[in-house]
Formats: sequence, structure tokens, C-alpha cells
Amino acid sequence: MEDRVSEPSLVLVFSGKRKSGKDYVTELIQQRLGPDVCCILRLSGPLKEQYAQEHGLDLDQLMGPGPYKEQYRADMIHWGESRRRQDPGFFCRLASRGACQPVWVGERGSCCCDVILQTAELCSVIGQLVSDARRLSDLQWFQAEFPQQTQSVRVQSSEKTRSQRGWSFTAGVDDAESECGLDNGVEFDWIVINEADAPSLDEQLRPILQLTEEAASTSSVNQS
Ligand SMILES: Nc1ncnc2c1ncn2[C@@H]1O[C@H](COP(=O)(O)OP(=O)(O)O)[C@@H](O)[C@H]1O
Ligand SMILES: C[C@@](O)(CCOP(=O)(O)OP(=O)(O)O)CC(=O)O
Repeated sequence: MEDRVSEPSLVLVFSGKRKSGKDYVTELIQQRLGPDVCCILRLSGPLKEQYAQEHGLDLDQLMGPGPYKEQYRADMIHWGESRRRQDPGFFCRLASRGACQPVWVGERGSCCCDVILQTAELCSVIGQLVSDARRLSDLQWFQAEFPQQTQSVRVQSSEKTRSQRGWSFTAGVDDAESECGLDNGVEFDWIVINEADAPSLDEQLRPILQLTEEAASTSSVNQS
């Protein structure tokens, strides 16, 4: 792809119900690995950016975990679906371009690239964490684009735990493709149970962190 200056060695595509902890887990991995090693891509980033622009909304609040985005979620889903119908890879491509082009990532810090990479030539990111795959087409896009590097990760939490984090069932959202598109028919490479009574996240994430270390060493061997 001409907009990308270097290929990541590993692409971890995360999915999970809302309030399962996708952002929490991907941010934890990024903290452990450091922003020079991996960056977080949010497919909802370019979607929210364009939606906010067209509707005159506060993008920072739309990007945050608070109740603001919930007011617009159902409409954002419809808006995004009309784009995806024309081009299923539309948001994947935009988010992926952001990985090495700090411009659209801006000051929000959703990707390390705006901190570490001042120019595209300096791009040395080894792992990409895609925090919010929702549809089979999202996962398929990364699998087609990075067939060797892509692994899927499902974050799971019970409804009780998600409720404690602010979730309540909303018809038209929780029964729609945005939340259910990856419920069946996908064999995830990794499943992370994000619950207080599950093994600690550090323990569960160890093999995933190990993958990134292996990818980093392969990448440095290839570069030398
Ligand atoms: N293991 C955890 N420990 C503490 N708080 C958590 C944990 N997992 C998620 N949270 C909190 O729950 C809320 C929802 O998590 P978030 O990562 O935003 O979910 P998602 O991105 O899947 O909608 C956030 O406020 C987050 O900080
Ligand atoms: C319209 C959306 O992109 C909104 C997604 O917003 P977030 O990714 O912030 O949602 P959660 O982290 O699950 O709470 C959903 C879609 O169908 O594309």
C-alpha cells in the first residue's frame, strides 16, 4: 500500500463487546511494550473524526469512554455502515494509514506515532494493536492485508462486569452487527478474560507480549 512506509511485524486485532475492556487491555499492552514498539489503531478514530466534523460534535468527548459517545452511538453505527456498504475496508484503510502518518492522529495520542514519529521516514513501529474490530469484514481486511502478521484477540467480560463499568442493554446497538458481528464463526487466536476473578491480565497477556518480543527480534534481524 503506497501510503504505508513500513510493514508492521505483528498486527493484533482486538474485538469484544462494549465495556469488555478493549481500550483498557490494548493500552495496558502498549504501556508494557512502550510506544516505540507498538501503536494502537482505532477503526472508530477516522469514523468519529468525520462524523464529528459533519455533525459539529466534540471529537475529544466522542473518543473518550464517557456517556457522550453513547448518545450518538446508534446514529454513528448507521452512518458508518453506509460508508462500509460502499467500501468495507474504508475505515481499516484510513486507520492503518494513520499508523505512519501522524497528521490525522493529531494531539489525541491514540497512536504512538504522533509522539515518536515526527516524519514518516522514522517509522519503526513493530506491532500494531487494532483495538476495535467489530465486523467480519474488519478482521478479513487485516488478514488479507497482513496475512503473516495478523492475529485475532477477543476480550471477554460478563454482562454483570460490563454493567459495573456503565453498560446497559440498548436495542439497536447491542443486538446489531456492530456488537454481534464477531460473535459466531470466528476462531480467535487468543481470548482474554477481563474479569476480577480471572487470572491477572499480566498473566493472560504474557504469551501475547512474548509474540511481540519475537516479532521485534525478527524485525531487527531482518534490518541488520
Ligand atoms: N481490568 C480492568 N480494571 C479496571 N478497570 C477496567 C478494566 N477493564 C476495563 N476497565 C474500565 O472499564 C471501562 C470500559 O473499558 P473500555 O476499555 O473503555 O471498554 P471498551 O473499549 O471495550 O468499550 C473503562 O472505564 C475502563 O477503564
Ligand atoms: C460507531 C462505532 O465506531 C462506535 C465505536 O465506539 P468505540 O470504539 O469507542 O466503542 P467501545 O469502545 O466499544 O465503547 C461503532 C461501529 O459500529 O463502527
